[in-house]
Amino acid sequence: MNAETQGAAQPAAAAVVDVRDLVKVFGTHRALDGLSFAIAPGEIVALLGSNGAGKSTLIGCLLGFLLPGSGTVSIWGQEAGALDALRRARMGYVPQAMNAFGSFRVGQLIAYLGGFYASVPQAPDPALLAWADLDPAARVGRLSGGQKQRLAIVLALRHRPDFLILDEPVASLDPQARRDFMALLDEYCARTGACVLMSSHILSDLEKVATRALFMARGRIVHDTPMERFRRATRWIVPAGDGGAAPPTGPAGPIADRLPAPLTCLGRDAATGALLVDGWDDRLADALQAAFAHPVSVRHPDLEAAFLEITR
Ligand SMILES: Nc1ncnc2c1ncn2[C@@H]1O[C@H](COP(=O)(O)OP(=O)(O)OP(=O)(O)O)[C@@H](O)[C@H]1O
Repeated sequence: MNAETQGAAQPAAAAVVDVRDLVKVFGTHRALDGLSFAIAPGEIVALLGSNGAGKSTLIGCLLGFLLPGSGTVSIWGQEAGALDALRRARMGYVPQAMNAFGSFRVGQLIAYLGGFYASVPQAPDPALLAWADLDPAARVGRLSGGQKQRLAIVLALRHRPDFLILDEPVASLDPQARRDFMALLDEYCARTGACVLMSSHILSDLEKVATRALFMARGRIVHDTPMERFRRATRWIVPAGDGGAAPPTGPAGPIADRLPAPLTCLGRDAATGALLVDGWDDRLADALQAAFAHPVSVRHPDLEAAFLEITR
């Protein structure tokens, strides 16, 4: 990671979240293996990782459900496992699945849980309720999976949190509900300055709304980039022939070792030989071409293709 991408290692003074050298071991398995990052107000951070990468474990540590084996997790300057009520009330959490409160009615539950927050507004945000489109008289236990997820989102946003943690919040939402939720989240953060950490396997959704991407693999953060930088400076370098006919070797060995500065290699697609690089600038085109024995083309990656390469 270069200076521009490693914001995580240098927490801002006003960071909401500050995680340092976090390790969490289950038995002999290091689910979190020494990760560090910070989140500033207003950031919408996409937490990306394959199954088992450690996302939910990290979220558990942020919520204080899990205690670090070593390292620290601070939220607004206080240890996450011992967060005071005022700070806790400024957080919202959407779990992967909401299976509790089955005997409540929807409207009853929204009012009941709202009562735990001293500063909660009298009425929930009408735009939020309109998006959720739930019958207040319906029993929670009889809602569909997607409706339960909508309710979990309403409950998490009901008290207007400053830090929202979403653990795969949209997996059971239909495409229209997902799209509308992304727009709602974007508007909420722009209006309130709240920050968000959101894990999801639906990368096309995250790409629309995230301001930053944290890539996790095997309990570590393997890449941390602002989305603006991802769009501007992350590229595929594709060898001539586009079908893998010409592997990206230069006159003296693998091109990954010979990329012109400041390009760094994030991965290499074994099928095509294409390199995923960070640090791209159009002014590097001549220097790049000179480093190759064959012509190459430079292409934009989408987040999903980059994810597959970076977390391999
Ligand atoms: N309570 C636990 N006891 C033992 N191992 C656990 C426990 N919780 C998680 N693990 C292990 O830690 C690793 C990370 O799990 P985690 O649930 O954090 O992954 P994840 O990135 O959220 O995955 P997914 O995308 O499938 O939800 C996995 O190998 C998992 O089996």
